[in-house]
Amino acid sequence: MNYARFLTAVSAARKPSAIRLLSEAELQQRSPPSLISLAGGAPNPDTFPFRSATIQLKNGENVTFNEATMKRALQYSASSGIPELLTWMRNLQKNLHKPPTASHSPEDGQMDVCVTTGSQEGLCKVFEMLVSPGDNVLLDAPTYSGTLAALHPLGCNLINVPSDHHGIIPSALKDILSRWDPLEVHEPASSAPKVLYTIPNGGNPTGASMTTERKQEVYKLAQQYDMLIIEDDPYYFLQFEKPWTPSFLSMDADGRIIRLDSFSKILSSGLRIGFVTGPKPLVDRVVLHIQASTMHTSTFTQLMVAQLLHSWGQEGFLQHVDGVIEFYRTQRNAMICSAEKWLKGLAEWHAPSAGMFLWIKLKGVSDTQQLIMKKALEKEVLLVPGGVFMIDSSQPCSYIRAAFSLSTPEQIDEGFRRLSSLIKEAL
Ligand SMILES: Cc1ncc(COP(=O)(O)O)c(CNc2cc3ccccc3n(O)c2=O)c1O
Repeated sequence: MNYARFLTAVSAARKPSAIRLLSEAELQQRSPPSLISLAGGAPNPDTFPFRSATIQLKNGENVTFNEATMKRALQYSASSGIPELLTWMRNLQKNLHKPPTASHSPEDGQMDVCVTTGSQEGLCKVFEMLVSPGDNVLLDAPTYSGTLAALHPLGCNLINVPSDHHGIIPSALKDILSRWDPLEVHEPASSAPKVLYTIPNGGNPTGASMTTERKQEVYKLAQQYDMLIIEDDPYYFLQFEKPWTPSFLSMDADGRIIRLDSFSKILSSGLRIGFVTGPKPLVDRVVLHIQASTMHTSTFTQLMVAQLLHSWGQEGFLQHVDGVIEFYRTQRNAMICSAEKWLKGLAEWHAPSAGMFLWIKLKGVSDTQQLIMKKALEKEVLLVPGGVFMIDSSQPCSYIRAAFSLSTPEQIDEGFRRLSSLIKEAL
């Protein structure tokens, strides 16, 4: 694929940092031990006040940083991520998704991975790489408010693709794309969309999950109109039923999928570990942006997670994921049970098959903003008014988002009892 047409002027202008190349760990590793480096401006770790660390795991084992490892953990590292974590993640992606691009040549979009500080950083850098002012960008709203916050300032035109509780409706996407001639999308003056963004599993805020068939139809349309698909998938590992739905990455014959993964919902949100997986020419561009911004995700955090993952192996990791799935399935069931108990007749919802959110339509309430931001707080129940997830948040929205991640089943039940009473008062 020709990726040049997708890059913004800013991304195309990014150049590798010369100083980073000189001081990159791999350059030093490739060089003979006799090399004396007076190049890198890295600080001397002997001056750091930290000696070692032991992190206790719930399974009784420890992640230990001895003095030598601690010095490495506290030092700069490669912008794309530390080798141990990158290798582990590349192998996981190949085993889980079996991407056709794994066998491509680098220039032909070979699957590559880089570490980001949460998938939020990945999203922000991918959007900056692909979205220019005035571009038409396709996405299915309501969508994650963090995505809208990253996209709106880029001055693009967000086109909503109709969706339902099974995600994007392919026929609606086809109708939208029929405004353009697929044979003309490569014309310099063409305004045809180049990017489609979606959250394929356990959508935030809708809880929607795309079916395999819909993904295949959407991928074919992306091929027809030469678009890239940004697969923002932090809830992939929170799919309650197996087999998990095949990802867009697993069907990416062309190298047009940019996938964002996150450890936030399964290992830790505070450690800020995310991944961009995609064609090497595009991942390389994200890394250039990392070089010029954060330089890299915390080496300490990456090493801590890498040690854990290497001790678990993929099998141990997936066993841990199974435990997380059981927790959120139980939470989902509790919220659905309370919704049926307290909201029947007052609201409508679809039970999600993944993620941590319930998207609730309040009957007879045209806009939930005031109800939630004022009245619900008076009743001491906090939810999110649906307007914040819409492309135009000023439009009235009769939905609210409820998360079943943090509260206990008892708290969820009491929360919905309070919600029920305030809806009745509002009506
Ligand atoms: C679809 C989608 N894509 C990317 C991200 C970012 O995740 P990362 O890997 O941790 O950077 C998210 C995280 N979503 C949320 C985060 C959050 C953090 C504090 C407080 C509230 C939050 N609420 O409400 C959220 O939905 C997401 O849902």
